[in-house]
Amino acid sequence: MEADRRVHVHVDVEVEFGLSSISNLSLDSDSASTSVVVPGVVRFSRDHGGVPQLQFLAGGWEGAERDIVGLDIGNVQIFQLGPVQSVCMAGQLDMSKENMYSRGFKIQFKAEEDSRSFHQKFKQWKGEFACQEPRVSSGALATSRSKFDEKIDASSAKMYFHYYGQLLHQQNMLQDYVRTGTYYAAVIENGADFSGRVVVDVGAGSGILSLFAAQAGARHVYAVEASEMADYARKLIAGNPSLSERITVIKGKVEEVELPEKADILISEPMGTLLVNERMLESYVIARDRFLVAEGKMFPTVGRIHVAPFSDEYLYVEIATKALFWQQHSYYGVDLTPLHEAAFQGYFSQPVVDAFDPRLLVAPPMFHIIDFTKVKEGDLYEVDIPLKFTAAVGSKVHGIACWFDVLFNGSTVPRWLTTAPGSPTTHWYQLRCVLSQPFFVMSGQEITGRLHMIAHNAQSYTIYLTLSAKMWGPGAEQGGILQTSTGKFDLKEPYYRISQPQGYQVPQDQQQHPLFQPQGLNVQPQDIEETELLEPAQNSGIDFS
Ligand SMILES: C[S@@+](CC[C@H](N)C(=O)[O-])C[C@H]1O[C@@H](n2cnc3c(N)ncnc32)[C@H](O)[C@@H]1O
Repeated sequence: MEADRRVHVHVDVEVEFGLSSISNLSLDSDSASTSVVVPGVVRFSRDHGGVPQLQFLAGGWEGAERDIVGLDIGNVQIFQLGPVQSVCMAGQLDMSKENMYSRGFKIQFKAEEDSRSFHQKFKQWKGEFACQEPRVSSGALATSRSKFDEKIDASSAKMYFHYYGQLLHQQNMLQDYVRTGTYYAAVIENGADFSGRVVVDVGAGSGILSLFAAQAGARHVYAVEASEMADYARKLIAGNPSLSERITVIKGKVEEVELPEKADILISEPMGTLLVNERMLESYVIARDRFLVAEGKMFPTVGRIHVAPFSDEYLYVEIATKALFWQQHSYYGVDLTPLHEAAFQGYFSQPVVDAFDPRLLVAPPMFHIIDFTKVKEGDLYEVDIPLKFTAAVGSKVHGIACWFDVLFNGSTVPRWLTTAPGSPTTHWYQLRCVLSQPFFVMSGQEITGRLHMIAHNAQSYTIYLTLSAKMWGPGAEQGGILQTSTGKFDLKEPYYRISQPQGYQVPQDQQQHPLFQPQGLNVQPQDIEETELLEPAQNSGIDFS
């Protein structure tokens, strides 16, 4: 065992625990060797500057000099593998490097009671360390703000994790049977991708996907969850003893925690409204870069945002009418009209979330692909989608409708989870951006524009939409724009227009009608080559004739 720091006998030892075995895990990517030394000791101590340390002493036979490794407690993470077994990991202090897994020890206590007291003591010392000022050691800061903290407003994060810490919200997702059932099928049907593999569940919530992965034969699953739900996940997993031995719940953000080994496959459900809301895709990508082996798999693998213009006079009137309240000239003697314009714009800045009839679409949809295996985290800060449609009917255009799907590119059965209109409704429904200035198009007329989404620090996006109708009929060859309409929307503040629990669904006897085959719906995974997936197809899918 190599010693990080030789510690002499006069150190202030607080408490120590005898170990029946201690293994120094060699975690560099070229070697997977472990050297086992029996017995050993782990102890809480302080270095000469009084800084709390976790020290490992290997050997321990009478009179012999023991190798000692001292790790600064602020750098150490501990994972309990079983009643008497744990892994201690320590990252680098050097901020110029990535936070690598520089040291790892697998330790086995003599008794469960020792293990329990050790973990209690660790919590206490870790707490003490957290209360200390960030300090400089070897010219580097010992604590740092994670990527998550740097870009996300603390109050937004607090509310976000509070929300996910509640069972009722996890239940809402679990009761979306389209969602959970598709995940279950994707995992179980692709058992070959999980069997004997190390899995990381990114944002594990209740732990359901970790349990699915373990059912599919995963060798070990690390379930990373930042909210208080991690404690419930532990409970749920412990209550499923045939699987629990192979699952370790780690409470913390994927941007911050350390794991004892790399993953062969990541599983996650990071999709928000319009795919990108909540900005959790960025955490999924960070987890990929931190934990996934080269060529590792990701479930889901790819996501697509679908966009199409729609016509819905009822919806438009409903929104415009809400602002009528502010047109009263004498509300208890007060003229409200000075605020009418602001209220009108305010209502139109809310994207509408509901399930709509796909017959409201004015043109076949197009889609934008996000390949989770390749996209850079920074690419998700701004999503820019150029729009181009050909109107299939003469109609008034009130805005754009959006939905998404994701592909689990399993090696046995690729599977899609879709949130398309007309498909079985999910808890994501669909999303529509309604323009305060609608415009008319004729059948065959081209509609162009841009959907530009810019991430903000409240875990969502500001959406800028521009739609233009190009010249149509004689003289259109020369090009030119007839009219343009723009809108600005806050994805964080949607208008949930859900009246029926199930929303709109195409009646079963009409599901074969071409109008009910929006692109994406009628695409079977087996029909899609991966190369096709990465080239956005234009206007394929719907037969509007
Ligand atoms: C949409 S829920 C999915 C929960 C669960 N995987 C499921 O499918 O039922 C996303 C979960 O990820 C967690 N989460 C979001 N961002 C995270 C992050 N950066 N690190 C760890 N957990 C995160 C949330 O607290 C939430 O429980």
